[in-house]
Amino acid sequence: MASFEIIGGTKLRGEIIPQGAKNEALQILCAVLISPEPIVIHNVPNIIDVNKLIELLNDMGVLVTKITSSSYRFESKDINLDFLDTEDFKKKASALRGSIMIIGPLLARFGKAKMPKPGGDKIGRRRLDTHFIGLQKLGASFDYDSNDSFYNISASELKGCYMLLDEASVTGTANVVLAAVMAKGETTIYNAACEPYLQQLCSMLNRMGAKISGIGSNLLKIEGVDYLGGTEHTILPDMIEIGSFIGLAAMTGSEITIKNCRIDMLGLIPSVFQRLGIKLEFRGDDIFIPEQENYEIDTFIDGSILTVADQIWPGFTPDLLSIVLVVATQAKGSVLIHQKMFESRLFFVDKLIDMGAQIILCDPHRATVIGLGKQVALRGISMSSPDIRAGVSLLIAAMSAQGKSTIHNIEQIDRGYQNIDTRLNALGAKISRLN
Ligand SMILES: CC(=O)N[C@H]1[C@@H](OP(=O)(O)OP(=O)(O)OC[C@H]2O[C@@H](n3ccc(=O)[nH]c3=O)[C@H](O)[C@@H]2O)O[C@H](CO)[C@@H](O)[C@@H]1O
Ligand SMILES: C=C(OP(=O)(O)O)C(=O)O
Repeated sequence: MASFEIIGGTKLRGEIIPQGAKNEALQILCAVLISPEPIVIHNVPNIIDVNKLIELLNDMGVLVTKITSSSYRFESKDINLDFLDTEDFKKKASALRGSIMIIGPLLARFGKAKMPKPGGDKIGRRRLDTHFIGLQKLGASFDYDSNDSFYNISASELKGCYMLLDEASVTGTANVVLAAVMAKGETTIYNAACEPYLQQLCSMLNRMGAKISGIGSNLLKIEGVDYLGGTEHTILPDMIEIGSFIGLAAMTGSEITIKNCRIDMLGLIPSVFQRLGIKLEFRGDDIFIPEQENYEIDTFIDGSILTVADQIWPGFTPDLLSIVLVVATQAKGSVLIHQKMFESRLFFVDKLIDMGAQIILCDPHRATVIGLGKQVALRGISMSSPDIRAGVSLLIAAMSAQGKSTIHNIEQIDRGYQNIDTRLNALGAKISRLN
């Protein structure tokens, strides 16, 4: 288990380029299985989850060629479906959440798929009903072996239909779209998730010959086609990393420019940080965060305490709530953080409380933060990272704190943030990696 040792209290300065989006990369990589023709993908982040998925695809028979440090060519001409029966597959596919999206393309192209219970953050119950009910509607059948936590899915033919998803699941929508693009006839998916990740996936599939309309909305119409060809695709900048850097700049009183953000695809993210009192300047496609001694949390118009809650897109993403929470600990004013989707994602506040933050965990979904207004600095402590976003939030807290902090289990951070220590040290941070 590796750790970071952080000397806090230093201000950062300079420019940083966001990595390619982790959650988009996972969808796009799974999608390469749907065509036998070459697919070139640019801006692939070099992070643990993505590298694990590339390795898994390679084991399944996908020819993987690394063109540059962030561009790859994939060719899924000969897929070895027998690999799905091996222990190696089970181990590797269950090591991350994103691997679940190989089911859709495998069903579309080969009529069968297998999947162990996927991994990912332990942030509460993460059901897969939306995936399987959606695939069933298209004509697939599945059984779940609870002894070895294995799903077997098969379909002699997939047929388009109307479906109303029971929830707007991000990976669930991707899986159903990936199966429906090659189903017979028309599929309508209502209550579809519509994150930029999915918009990108659907646009890529259309470039490959799919017929998807309604992209960006929660009503997708898909006319099935028989064959999908190759394409080239560039992954968007990671909006969660961009939000993390905005929070980091504010909390450490730093002046940072985040380059090439695709501001048009960030939805509510900038405005939520602005409501925390953080000044942002949009310079072309860059976000400039000036050095700010203090930032003050807005109230609602009627004067009541601000609530920041997650919602399905285009609402505020749950993946940035931990960062909003940590940033609020040093703001002036108070905010209620309401994490509706996941029930175990706020428990990391214990560590912030140990560092001196004033937080009341009202219940597993809600925490009230009473900002210290930088009157009292947080103090460095030793802690462990429970999940990817809590991990980065603790890193931000440690960078703003007085003294030394140690964060253990940083594999949780590395699975989604590319060389974060090196990139932040280039801006003046003092982070050492201990193996
Ligand atoms: C690999 C990947 O892409 N992971 C992301 C994906 O996970 P993932 O696709 O696994 O998450 P889902 O969208 O399926 O759902 C996440 C959680 O929210 C709940 N839920 C979902 C939809 C809804 O309308 N109401 C509701 O309560 C679900 O029951 C579940 O507990 O989306 C999550 C929600 O944005 C993000 O946190 C994850 O980073
Ligand atoms: C929860 C997350 O990831 P995963 O779905 O891969 O666990 C995340 O990216 O915040």
